Amino acid sequence: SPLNKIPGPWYAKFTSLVLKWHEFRTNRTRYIHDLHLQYGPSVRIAPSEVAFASAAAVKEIYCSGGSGYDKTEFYNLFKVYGRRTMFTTLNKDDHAKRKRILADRYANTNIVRPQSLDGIAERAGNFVNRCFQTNSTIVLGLHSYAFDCVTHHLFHPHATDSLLSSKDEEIMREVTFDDSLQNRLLQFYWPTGHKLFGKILYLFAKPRETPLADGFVLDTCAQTDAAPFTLLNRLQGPDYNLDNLDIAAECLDHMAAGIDTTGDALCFLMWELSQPASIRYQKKLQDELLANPGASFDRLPYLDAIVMEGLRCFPAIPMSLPRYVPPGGRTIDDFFVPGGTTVSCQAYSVQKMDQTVFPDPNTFKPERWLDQPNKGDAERKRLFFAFANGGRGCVGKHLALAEMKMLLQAVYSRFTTLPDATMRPEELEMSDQLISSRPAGQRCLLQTPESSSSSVNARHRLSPGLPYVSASLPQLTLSLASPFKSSPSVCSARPLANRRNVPSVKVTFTLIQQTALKRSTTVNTAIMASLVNVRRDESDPFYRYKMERIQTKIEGKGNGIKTVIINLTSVAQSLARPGSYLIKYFGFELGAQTNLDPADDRWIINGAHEAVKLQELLDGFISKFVLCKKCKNPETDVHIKDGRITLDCKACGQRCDVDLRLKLSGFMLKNVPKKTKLDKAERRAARKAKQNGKGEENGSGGDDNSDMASPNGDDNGIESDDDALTRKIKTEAQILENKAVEIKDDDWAVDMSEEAVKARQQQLPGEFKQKLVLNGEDEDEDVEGGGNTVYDQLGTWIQEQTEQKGGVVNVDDIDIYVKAKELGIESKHRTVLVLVQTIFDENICAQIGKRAPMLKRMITSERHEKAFLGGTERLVGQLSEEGTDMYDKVVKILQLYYHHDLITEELTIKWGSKASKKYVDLATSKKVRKAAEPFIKWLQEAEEESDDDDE
Ligand code: HEM
Repeated sequence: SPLNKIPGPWYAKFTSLVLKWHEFRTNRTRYIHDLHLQYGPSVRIAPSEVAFASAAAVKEIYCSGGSGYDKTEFYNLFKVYGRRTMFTTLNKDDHAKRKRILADRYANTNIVRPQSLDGIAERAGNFVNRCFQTNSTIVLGLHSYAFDCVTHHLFHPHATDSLLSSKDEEIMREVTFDDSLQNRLLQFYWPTGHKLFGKILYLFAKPRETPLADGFVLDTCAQTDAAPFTLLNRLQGPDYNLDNLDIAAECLDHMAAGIDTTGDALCFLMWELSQPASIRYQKKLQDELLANPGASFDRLPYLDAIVMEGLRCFPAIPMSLPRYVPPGGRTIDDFFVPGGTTVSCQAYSVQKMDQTVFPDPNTFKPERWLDQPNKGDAERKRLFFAFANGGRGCVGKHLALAEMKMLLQAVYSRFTTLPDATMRPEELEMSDQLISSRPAGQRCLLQTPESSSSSVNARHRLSPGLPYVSASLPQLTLSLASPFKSSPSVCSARPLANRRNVPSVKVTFTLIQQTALKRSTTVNTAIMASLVNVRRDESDPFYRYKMERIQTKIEGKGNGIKTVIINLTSVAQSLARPGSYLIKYFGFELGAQTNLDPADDRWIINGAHEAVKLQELLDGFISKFVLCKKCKNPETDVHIKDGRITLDCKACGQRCDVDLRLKLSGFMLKNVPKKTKLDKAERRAARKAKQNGKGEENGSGGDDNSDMASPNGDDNGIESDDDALTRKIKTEAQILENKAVEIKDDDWAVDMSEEAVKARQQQLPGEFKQKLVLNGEDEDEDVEGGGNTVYDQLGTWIQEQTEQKGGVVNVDDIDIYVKAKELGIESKHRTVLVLVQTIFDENICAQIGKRAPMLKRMITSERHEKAFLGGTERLVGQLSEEGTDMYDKVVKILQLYYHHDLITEELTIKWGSKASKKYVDLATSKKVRKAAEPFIKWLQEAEEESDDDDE
């Protein structure tokens, strides 16, 4: 046989039993990969079967003549309701006919339609919300997310909501948690035996049964009002003559194709990004997302690199895609292969074999997709086989990529994920199924490890448990040391039939809240995927006014059924309107009762109302009560005075009246909102800066590194106000009288008698008390068993890390937080005192922004805030003593603290009014306050003016 020339193990010439044995052991992919490593990119794996792993072979087998060679009867196993779908058509012509009907529904232009993307974004929001809504163990999956997204694309408005509804989740579970591999393999290899002994086989090899999914799809396909962008709408077109069963079969096939693939791929990525070796990539991703709030998911190069690398290392369909060599035979990779031979490539090997294109192939390195963009780019893409290639490649590719990117955007814009230490690599081995692979353990249980303090929750307006996520994700195959390499022996030791005996794996992903981006009137948080333009008729992805898409949760039953708007506060803030206006508006429009001022941030409308419907109603609210009537800009202030409601446009200056006949107008007249101090302070600063109208050069104190400048220089609405603020403060600083600060020893001070100081010092460990000057903390009743030692340990550890990593900027927030948590002091105010002295240096102004999310999470009370300011005094004093004059920077530092919500007006004013010996000597304390005076004065004036405004 000409196949004898192809390298491979000797037994492959005579028998396919070894290959089959590996298939039954869920280890086919790894087995073939090992053969490739041993014999090269062309390997004979059975008497009539050859595996290839080169770009040339991919091109020949899958792309020649458009869609490559015909599929083998292996695909009969995937027939649905006895019908052939696009996926299961074997020859080119049948395939082309079906593909012509439905391909345009998967074209990128259709995927990026607002209605299509809205559905995905809503599900990404549901995923995030579901994770953060509970403080008890919950079971949910990225599979649910993928399921809801794909059914949205197939059936909207009849999509599932398995992230919100347990009934829908059951359907997803039925499709995902399928154990029919052995049964189906027997059906393929021994069809007669399968027919004769089918019932007996069922006893130990379950068939695939999906009654719930069948029922759901059949029922849904009977609907005739599917949205124009959906597959169902297309298949029901009169020109195509498809009967109901054909339509349902095609839909069910696509539904199944869209769940495990996207779900597992995402799960892998989140897991990998959470590993110590990859946390830096997670950080980079977060940096990109935070620097580009609201950016469209397909304009983020690092996100793209992450997704590509994830799919390269763990292709959700890593296995062989078998095809028949056409009659007459073909030459593949220089070997003549006779007609009728089964040939295939598997993504797992294609994407790893050529080390000139993918050096260090088993390591997750997103950078390889960015490095030298032109060099090797074409080769990398030629060898990217996760979605296969040619005319029969994955039709759902654009949908899958949109889903993956939008979910990662939604999660990593706000959170950091870390794995639980109990996770064992062998629990994540790859388990091959018929064509896709899944994690051997098949499920991960994620749970809320602990609830956060109420003050943190209050700050973030989310339910208890916010900083931690509770989620169930399917597991993935990787090991900590070498994430993508897993040992075949471990894998083969775990037969799929024993799956029920595999202990369920418990994984905890700790999600740490990231920066909530602050913008004067528009974007408050950066949940990119769940953001929507304030004007939804505005399709420009760069439209700067965004808000979170409305998220709802239906609770209760019967008469008690109600809709909770999970994120109403955030939406209202983005519109700069009180939440009570929005909820009341919904109430009026729906004729339903609402609650107006929920202490727990649970905004409720009686009855069940879909988020989509509320989003539409919100458009009405925005048009009537937010948008400027002249220029349609949403940046308007509401003025309610003398029985009139006016919208004052900040963009064009127009003042227009709101129609008083509207029901909500009556409500507004009776409920005039109080302005917040921060709003007023910012407005006032902007106004005064405008009056000054100079754009002073000395504005920022020459601090080019200021984090206030957006990295890409965009005018994103944050800088303008802050620059105005800085300019204003600095201008005032110049004209301030040089009067002395009033110094009093006050309630900030502690007993500084020699005796007391000595007593305190006894508690401190030797070395660190000098370094960090941790004395003066004697009133700290919450010191733990180790006394100051733990704080000392934290400080020393940060300093060591700083040395090891060549600078404090390289010490990661997450590592610091984890260390503090490990020492049990992440919530202590002393920790903040230690941090401020160790994570900042003379470049503090450039460092604050980066550290703000972590600090914000840790500064949870007045006490913390005092420690934070005290630590800053020490830092300023100490650095100045060492020769870097830091007093000049005090205003800027405070302003940045204020901007990032790390300090409050009241406490800062109080702090500034009285020097104290608590943290530094009196002279230093006076000097710091003197330097802070312009900022304090500005805060005071802002407050006074606000009070005037209120009157
Ligand atoms: C990360 C996610 C995904 C991956 C890695 C993936 C991968 C693949 C691969 C490798 C194939 C070729 C299979 C073969 O030739 O035997 C394929 C085909 C297919 N995929 Fe996907 N897929 C993904 C998501 C989706 C989604 C979301 C859908 C949506 C509906 C989908 C629908 C299909 C269909 C219908 C086919 C058959 C195409 C044809 O025969 O022309 N896939 N997919």
